[in-house]
Amino acid sequence: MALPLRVTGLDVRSPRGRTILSVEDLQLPAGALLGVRGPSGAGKSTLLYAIAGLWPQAAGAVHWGDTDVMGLGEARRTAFRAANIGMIFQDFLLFEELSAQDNAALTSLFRPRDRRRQVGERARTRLAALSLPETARPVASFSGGERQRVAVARALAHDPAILLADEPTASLHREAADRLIHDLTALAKDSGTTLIAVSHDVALLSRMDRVLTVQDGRIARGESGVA
Ligand SMILES: Nc1ncnc2c1ncn2[C@@H]1O[C@H](COP(=O)(O)OP(=O)(O)OP(=O)(O)O)[C@@H](O)[C@H]1O
Repeated sequence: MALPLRVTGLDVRSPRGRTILSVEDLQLPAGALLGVRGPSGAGKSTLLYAIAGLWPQAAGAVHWGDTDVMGLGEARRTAFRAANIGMIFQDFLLFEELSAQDNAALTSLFRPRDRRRQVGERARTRLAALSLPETARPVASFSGGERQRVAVARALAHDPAILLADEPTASLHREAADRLIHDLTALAKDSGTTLIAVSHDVALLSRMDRVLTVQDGRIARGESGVA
């Protein structure tokens, strides 16, 4: 089930207490695709981490549907994330010695025992949909484009309502990037997943329903509010 986002009064600080991101009000309908752009150091990755409830020094409210992830205790926040959020990290964070299938099915470890098989099967389906049927080889032998697709399959294997992607095409050459953009947006649309992607890639941003700019730790004027 897709989830809408509403962020209000978000204040994210560095460990030393410096505010690095402030968001007064940001809303996104369930199933929408949002692109986030902006200069280096502006606070784009921080925004992704904060709305995933992964930033310890943050205040304000981040509602995904009826749940304010900021208001949850650590254990319930972790459980919410495991159930609802898929993340594609800038540097993939794959386990080199594991196969594509084992990497893609990694989130099954955080599922109840009776749901693990389901995540494993979904990982296999996602890999096939991303044209990666060869799942037994360690990902250490994969190309950059193949690795990025394994990261996408992993992020989607537990059918998350929310997909957060940090520069998903940054390390790819043009052809691989275009293919990933196509696959990522098609999979998100097909499953009604709310997708938020930080990117400098104009081709990716042009496929989003809406694009906002983060600058100096703020959403650029005129771009906050209802999507
Ligand atoms: N753990 C941290 N401790 C202190 N400052 C941090 C920390 N993480 C990020 N920052 C600072 O917060 C600001 C925003 O960082 P962030 O990584 O969100 O930028 P970004 O827009 O994603 O940049 P890039 O495009 O280069 O990835 C930067 O000034 C950065 O130095």
